[in-house]
Amino acid sequence: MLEKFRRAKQAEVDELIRLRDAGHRHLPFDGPRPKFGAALTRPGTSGIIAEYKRASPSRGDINLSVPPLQACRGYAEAGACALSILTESTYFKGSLGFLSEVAPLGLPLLRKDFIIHPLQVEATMATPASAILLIVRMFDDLDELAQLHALCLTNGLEPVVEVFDERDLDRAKEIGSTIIQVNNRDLDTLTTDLGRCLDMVRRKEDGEIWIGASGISTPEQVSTLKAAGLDALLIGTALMQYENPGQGLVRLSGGQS
Ligand SMILES: O=C(O)c1ccccc1NCC(=O)[C@H](O)[C@H](O)COP(=O)(O)O
Repeated sequence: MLEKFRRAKQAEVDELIRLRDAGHRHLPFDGPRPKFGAALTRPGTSGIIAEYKRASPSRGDINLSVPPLQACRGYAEAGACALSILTESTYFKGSLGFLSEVAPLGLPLLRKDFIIHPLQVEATMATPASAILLIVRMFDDLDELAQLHALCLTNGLEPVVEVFDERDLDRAKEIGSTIIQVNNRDLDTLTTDLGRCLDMVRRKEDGEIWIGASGISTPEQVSTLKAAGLDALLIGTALMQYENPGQGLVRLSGGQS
């Protein structure tokens, strides 16, 4: 699956290279970038990162009718501590422009995409994103991942490093990741197993912020995962299935907002 994503991204990277070679430069966004990691661990936070996700490889179209600002305003009102915005277009029907659309809400934004090249980091710097997803498995060469991770930090973008198994986690720790996201999805079958993040969170160390992602759909799961030590939970499909995704978040938070 990741190989398909990599191929889809190569066209975008080729275009970014073409633009760079033609002298185009992305101007960095000069507005506020609220701290992402700090928002996940602030006392009293819901610890829920609500995702704007229109479609996915596992579900096809999820919700194409609710625009980003409307959905994310609902999330903000329902107490989301941060927003995850899928910007990948081919498989998730996302867009980089969604980040600017929802920035006025003032919540920290995670750019969720398949990042493989420094020019994609530069392009992200031109948006209001506070954080960017780096998926360990997208890199055969750990040095490449380490360099992108360092580039993000140098530019004030918080890298969220995503792992699927213990080997990914070893590599994430080797490059000094401090925000670690465990994805519960099996990339071959696209099924989810919350046991993944429950098992792996035992390796959480001081100074690390851990996020559990994928397949979370009930208030009971939210409670169990938080009790196990996950600082935050990233939830997309279970919220986006609602006509009003903010309403989905109210239900998932047990009616509290
Ligand atoms: O969502 C998918 O089908 C998917 C398939 C293959 C790779 C990644 C995929 N999703 C990206 C994500 O990480 C999820 O959007 C995120 O964790 C939220 O998951 P969910 O709450 O299950 O929508």
